[in-house]
Amino acid sequence: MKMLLKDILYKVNLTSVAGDMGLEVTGVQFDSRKVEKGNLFVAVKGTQVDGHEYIDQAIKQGAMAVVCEEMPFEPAKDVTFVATKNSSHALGIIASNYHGNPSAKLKLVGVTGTNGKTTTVTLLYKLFRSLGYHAGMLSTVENVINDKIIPSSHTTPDALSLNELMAKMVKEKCQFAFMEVSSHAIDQNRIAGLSFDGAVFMNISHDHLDYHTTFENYINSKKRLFDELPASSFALVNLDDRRGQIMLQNTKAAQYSFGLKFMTDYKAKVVTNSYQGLELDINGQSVWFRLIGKFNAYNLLAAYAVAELLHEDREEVLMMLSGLEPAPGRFEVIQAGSDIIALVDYAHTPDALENVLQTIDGFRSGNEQVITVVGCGGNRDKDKRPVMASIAVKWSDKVIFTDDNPRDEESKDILDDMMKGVGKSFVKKTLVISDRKEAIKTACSMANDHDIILVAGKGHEDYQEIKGEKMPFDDRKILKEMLELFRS
Ligand SMILES: CC(=O)N[C@H]1[C@@H](OP(=O)(O)OP(=O)(O)OC[C@H]2O[C@@H](n3ccc(=O)[nH]c3=O)[C@H](O)[C@@H]2O)O[C@H](CO)[C@@H](O)[C@@H]1O[C@H](C)C(=O)N[C@@H](C)C(=O)N[C@H](CCC(=O)O)C(=O)O
Ligand SMILES: Nc1ncnc2c1ncn2[C@@H]1O[C@H](COP(=O)(O)OP(=O)(O)OP(=O)(O)O)[C@@H](O)[C@H]1O
Ligand SMILES: N[C@H](CCC[C@H](N)C(=O)O)C(=O)O
Ligand SMILES: [Mg+2]
Repeated sequence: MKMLLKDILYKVNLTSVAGDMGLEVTGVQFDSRKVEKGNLFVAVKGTQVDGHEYIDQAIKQGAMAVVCEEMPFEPAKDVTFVATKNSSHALGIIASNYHGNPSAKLKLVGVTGTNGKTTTVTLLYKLFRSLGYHAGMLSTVENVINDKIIPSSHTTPDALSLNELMAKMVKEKCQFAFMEVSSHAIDQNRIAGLSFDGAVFMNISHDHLDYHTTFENYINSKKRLFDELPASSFALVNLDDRRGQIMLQNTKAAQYSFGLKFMTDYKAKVVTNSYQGLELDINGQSVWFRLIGKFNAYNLLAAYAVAELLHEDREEVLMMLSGLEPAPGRFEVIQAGSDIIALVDYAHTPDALENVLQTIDGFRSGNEQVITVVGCGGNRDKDKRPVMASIAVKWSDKVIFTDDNPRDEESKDILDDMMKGVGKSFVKKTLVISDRKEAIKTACSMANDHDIILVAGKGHEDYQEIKGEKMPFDDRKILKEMLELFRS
């Protein structure tokens, strides 16, 4: 699709220009390897390399225009160079302009938080579909436009991909879009230029310190989502998390709160929490839901509050929400015809793991054992490894530490980091089996009727990433297979 450079750069803060702004570009790229003849190349400083190093390559591949932060000494002839203070921010606006500002044509709600984003946006997407609307969703599990699934590679896609997806939503007549907003996406300006109608803060707890380096930076990156909301939008925060209030400090948006503990605009009380589901009292009305665990009360309440803030009918919303299934791989019960309770969950943070294990603990009625299989991702926050391990041993009778996407790291190093969190008295209940299939098999071999097996960390993922390769691996399939093996 062709577009005039000056139109593509509309609202981008330019510090200098060299060349023709009236030229027509054939597309936009921020990766030189993907540049085609006539494209605009946006040079972005990344975490690994600096995109400015690839300007020459982009021009060789046919780039006609370049957005950069530093003008080269000798800009190439016949190529227009424009400088801006922050290329990644410019990229967000450019991507939005290039795709016709699709977010402004949708009612767009972003959900941020360490845990609960996928669950909440999935509930919202399904809710609005069942209310009869055309709607889209961008999530860790999948991107969906009405009923069309588009595989997802990130929790929040890069600026070009996400605007392209939203343009498709507009084309498919979607009125609503619900998206997860990761802290990486905020920090890297993937969401710059989007026009939000509302944003939700779920919670913040230990994660991603490899990237943000300090917890304060992590909080501040989430806060930026709320700081940059327009006055016409809403900011909905969980006040049971003490950082909820911080999110509201500088927002221009209309402020709303939800929670289980304090006086909030949207308040719920857990009446019943069991393997059958959750019974919540929401603002005085009792409703059953299919999701399990107190933590899911927050996700359900947030989805309910968003629907109300988007002016949907309260009764209808609660009725529809009540029938919805959880997102795939979130507290998913694996049925294999045995009396063992087998669960797959995406808990990959200390807080998530503790929530899930506490939930399971609360359901114990006798001497059943809890057997947990868990690992920690490679090339990710190392500090959370011993913390997750200590939570696993605290709440389980037996624990098997295993691989979870070791990526470029040695499996042994990750498992050693985890073992540092296991106090001496707990070592005897701990096994280390790096091969995840073997670990699940061992858990199944140890389990007796009514015991509970939790396989945590990978949820819906259908791969194991080792040294740049993604091998097929699905906890849900392996767990079922192994349960069946030991049943016969
Ligand atoms: C750490 C991180 O977030 N990295 C993301 C980032 O890449 P980067 O900054 O490392 O890029 P880089 O390799 O340094 O390259 C810098 C620039 O040079 C360009 N380049 C590079 C090489 C070349 O030959 N030519 C060229 O032009 C690149 O296209 C890029 O524009 O920008 C890329 C494009 O948007 C992302 O794909 C990439 O995600 C990586 C793969 C990743 O694993 N990200 C994870 C951590 C992530 O984003 N996770 C969050 C969810 C977290 C959660 O909530 O749990 C997510 O939203 O998915
Ligand atoms: N509101 C919540 N508070 C705390 N823990 C939660 C909450 N909701 C879900 N969890 C736990 O966190 C796990 C991940 O949930 P979910 O996928 O909804 O979160 P997410 O924020 O999308 O995660 P990601 O950052 O990987 O995208 C769940 O499997 C569960 O263990
Ligand atoms: N969005 C999270 C997912 C982690 C999932 C876990 N299975 C892992 O690979 O660490 C991340 O990219 O950090
Ligand atoms: Mg998610």
